[in-house]
Amino acid sequence: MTTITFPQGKQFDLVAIGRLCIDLNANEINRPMEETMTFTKYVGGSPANIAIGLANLGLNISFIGKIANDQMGNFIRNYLAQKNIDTSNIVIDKTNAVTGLTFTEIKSPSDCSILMYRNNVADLLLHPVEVQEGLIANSKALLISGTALASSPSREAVFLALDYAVKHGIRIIFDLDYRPYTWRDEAETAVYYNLAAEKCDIIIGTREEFNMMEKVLHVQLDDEQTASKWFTYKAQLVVIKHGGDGSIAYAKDGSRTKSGVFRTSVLKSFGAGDSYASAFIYKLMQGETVDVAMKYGSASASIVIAKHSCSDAMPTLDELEQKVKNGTYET
Ligand SMILES: Nc1ncnc2c1ncn2[C@@H]1O[C@H](COP(=O)(O)OP(=O)(O)OP(=O)(O)O)[C@@H](O)[C@H]1O
Ligand SMILES: O=C(O)C[C@@H](O)[C@H](O)C(=O)CO
Repeated sequence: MTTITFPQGKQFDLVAIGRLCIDLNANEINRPMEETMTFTKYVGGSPANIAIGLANLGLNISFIGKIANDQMGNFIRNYLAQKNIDTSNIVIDKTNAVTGLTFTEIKSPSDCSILMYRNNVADLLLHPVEVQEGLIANSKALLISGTALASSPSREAVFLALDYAVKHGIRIIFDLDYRPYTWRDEAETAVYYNLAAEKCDIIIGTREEFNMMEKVLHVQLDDEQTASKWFTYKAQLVVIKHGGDGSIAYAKDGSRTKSGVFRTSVLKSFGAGDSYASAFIYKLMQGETVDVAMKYGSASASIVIAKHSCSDAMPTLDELEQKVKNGTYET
């Protein structure tokens, strides 16, 4: 039964780095974006959602990022502070950059898409000198997300954060979070994803995201081959997600764990990955085995995809325990 160890005696359980954005989720569901007239505003951005999920479950979380110097930026910072997330390394942009917006389209539970407005966004302007080494040294784990690698200077900020994490011996978790919108082309994307993944202990992504990383090398790997590749670098655990078919975790010790899913009444599909990651990481950090962590990740995802928001819908520990106890886990 595989477990992952984390350094102890640190101020923060986890520090996340990356984008802090706004989700505008369609209120009128089951219709295309063209016919959607009203949206509800939530804090969004994959690493923000994961951080919020972890904070809801009771972990002590910090965030490294950059926000716009406007009401949207204030909204994001206030929301995180209200969730007891440390905002001391959230830098305010001084260049009139804007907050990234994600409009969501909910045509049906299985047909959802997102439309991102990401020109001149503040999150991608985080500079390496703005990353506080002390914060990383004082955390048990660093969470990075692939989208922050899309352009400079955020790309270098993430690579410096990775170097600090390696220097201080803290665990590094990489949620691949591939969003094509901010990238120039797939080859560039894959190069930077592969460089970052080499430094990470836990890599979480969908089969499609790993395919993108492998395509540039002209190889097509199956799940086991993908995991084996990363074990030749620093990875201890590679989780490959397959949507409604669950996920598979491969550990460097040779174990392979397949998760089930909690069937639910799906409202929208997005947010599944972020909620899965937050409960999965939470349980790993509690010293639970990978199979238990995957079960809680699946439970968390099933709660969030049944609700309208991603960040606001992240479960409390009590809700999560109830789902695990009373839900139907199909393996
Ligand atoms: N239809 C579903 N019913 C129940 N659980 C689901 C469903 N879809 C996804 N999940 C759960 O969520 C987990 C992650 O889903 P998925 O593989 O779709 O991640 P993702 O593509 O990163 O999500 P996102 O759409 O948020 O980017 C799955 O492993 C599963 O546990
Ligand atoms: O990651 C984003 O920027 C958008 C998310 O906040 C969004 O809610 C989503 O797609 C979650 O998977």
